[in-house]
Amino acid sequence: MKSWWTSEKPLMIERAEKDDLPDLAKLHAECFKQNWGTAELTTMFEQKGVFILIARTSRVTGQANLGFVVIRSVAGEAEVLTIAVSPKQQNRGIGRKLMEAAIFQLYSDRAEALFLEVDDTNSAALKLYKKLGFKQVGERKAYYATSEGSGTALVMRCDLL
Ligand SMILES: CC(=O)SCCNC(=O)CCNC(=O)[C@H](O)C(C)(C)COP(=O)(O)OP(=O)(O)OC[C@H]1O[C@@H](n2cnc3c(N)ncnc32)[C@H](O)[C@@H]1OP(=O)(O)O
Repeated sequence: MKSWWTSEKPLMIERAEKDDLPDLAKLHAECFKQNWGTAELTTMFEQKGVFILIARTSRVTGQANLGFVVIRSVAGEAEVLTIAVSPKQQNRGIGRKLMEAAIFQLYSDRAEALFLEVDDTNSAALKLYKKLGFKQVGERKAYYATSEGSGTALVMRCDLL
């Protein structure tokens, strides 16, 4: 009989290393039309205050990157630069796990607030952010030039302290 441990393929949340970035670029392209390539992710990865968390299955059970979040934290204020979960893995709690891990990290770093911008028609992302306690603090019309939605970005904030 298989144990729950091997049959469940537990999800790990880990800090990205530089050699993860080409695979994350592929994942980003699956999720966004205006996607970030390896070069853009590398530039971001090397910026001060930026960290990337990856959700993946363990090396023992066959490692696969299922999603990732890119955070920039400067002088007590942090921002979600992007979050992407592989389309086949969406709506299974992975985005929430990534956001929670990022928030725990920021909280222990004493960051005061986490901000993000999201298309106002992105219902899955909005549902996730609202559940985590994000509140709308602004709106940027015609922000996403190539958006399939209204193109309006909502600016959201979550207090961490
Ligand atoms: C700051 C930014 O980057 S904004 C852009 C966000 N990224 C994208 O839009 C890229 C494409 N989308 C994705 O990668 C993912 O759908 C994400 C990151 C938005 C969410 O990640 P997921 O792993 O799918 O979210 P997760 O499963 O944790 O669900 C969180 C909540 O959203 C809801 N949700 C997730 N997907 C959907 C969906 N397709 N339709 C409706 N609700 C959804 C879930 O039901 C859940 O709410 P619940 O707890 O009431 O059930």
